[in-house]
Amino acid sequence: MSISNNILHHIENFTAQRDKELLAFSLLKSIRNILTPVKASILTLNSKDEPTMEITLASSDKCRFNHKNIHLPPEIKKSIEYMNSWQLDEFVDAYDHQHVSFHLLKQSRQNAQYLVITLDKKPSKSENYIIKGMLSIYSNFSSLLIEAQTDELTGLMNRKTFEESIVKLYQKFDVEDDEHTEQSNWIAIIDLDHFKNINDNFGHLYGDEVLIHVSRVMQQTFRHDDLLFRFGGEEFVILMKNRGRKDCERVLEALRQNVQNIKLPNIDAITVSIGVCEFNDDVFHITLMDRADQALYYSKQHGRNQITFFDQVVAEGLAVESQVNAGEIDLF
Ligand SMILES: Nc1nc2c(ncn2[C@@H]2O[C@H](COP(=O)(O)OP(=O)(O)OP(=O)(O)O)[C@@H](O)[C@H]2O)c(=O)[nH]1
Repeated sequence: MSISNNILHHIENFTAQRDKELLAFSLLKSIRNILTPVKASILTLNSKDEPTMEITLASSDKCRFNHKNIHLPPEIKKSIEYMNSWQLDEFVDAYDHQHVSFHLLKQSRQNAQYLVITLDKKPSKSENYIIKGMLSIYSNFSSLLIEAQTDELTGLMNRKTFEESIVKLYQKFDVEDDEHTEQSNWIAIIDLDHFKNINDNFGHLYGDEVLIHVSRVMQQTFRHDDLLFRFGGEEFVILMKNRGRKDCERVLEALRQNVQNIKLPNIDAITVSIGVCEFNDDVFHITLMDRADQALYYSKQHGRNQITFFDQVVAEGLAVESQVNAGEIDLF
């Protein structure tokens, strides 16, 4: 394949992606294919410059997400610190006859993400040009994707993205993830209590402000790999991965309390009701959502400002585990 055809092929791959993780994966694949680096990775650091995630390509061509015990060699750490102190978007350094280039992919108050490419020779001018081109296509396309997946008011993911995320849970997403354990996944529906009163008493704009505060508290309470969605109106959905039941209960209780502690003028307390069910890949997602919804209904009917697990509702004989099985209806 000629170089230009090869590049066109990679651009085509980028623009076919509808998922941020797959887009990052596609970038790494393109870099590996074009530059044959010693190593290429996407590194995320938190606001204290501690590594929180490293995405690499495994030899099997699978995308590997590493969240724990990420080894950051001191020279890499130093180069990133140097980039930060001079607010550079790019930086190239050489250690042990290897050329390492750092490219800032995105930066926010919470974290920064870098593409780190290690080559055993200095990249040529044309290779540098290709990297730059790839990165601008990646960055433009990534902004478009983020915009399409985000709820405008709260900055959480939107309902359309929920459908895609839950499909991934069923398909077990083609990645190697070091955080994958035999722990459960959970679906929680969070609904603000008596939100209509807030709108009626203080106006819709004030209501919007409350939704923004609650979303921030959600972002602060959950882990980076928990997925937070605004489902519409004053209803939110959370997909929690790899947690035991106790841990799931603990974090939802923390959310309930954190929301109650939000201080806003004129309002005594904002509260939320929560319904939860365990994810089960033998059960169709519409059934799972219905289970979480029945648990939420129980919370609402029993005084609000509380968490109910679906199996509690079943144990009280108020619901049965009827289900539509995956495969019986083809909705995706
Ligand atoms: N400010 C604001 N309000 C919204 C938005 N979307 C929906 N709402 C309002 O959310 C309110 C939801 O009211 P209800 O469904 O009656 O629920 P509730 O008052 O929270 O009562 P419970 O859920 O039973 O505790 C309605 O007043 C909607 O107009 C939005 O984007 N912004």
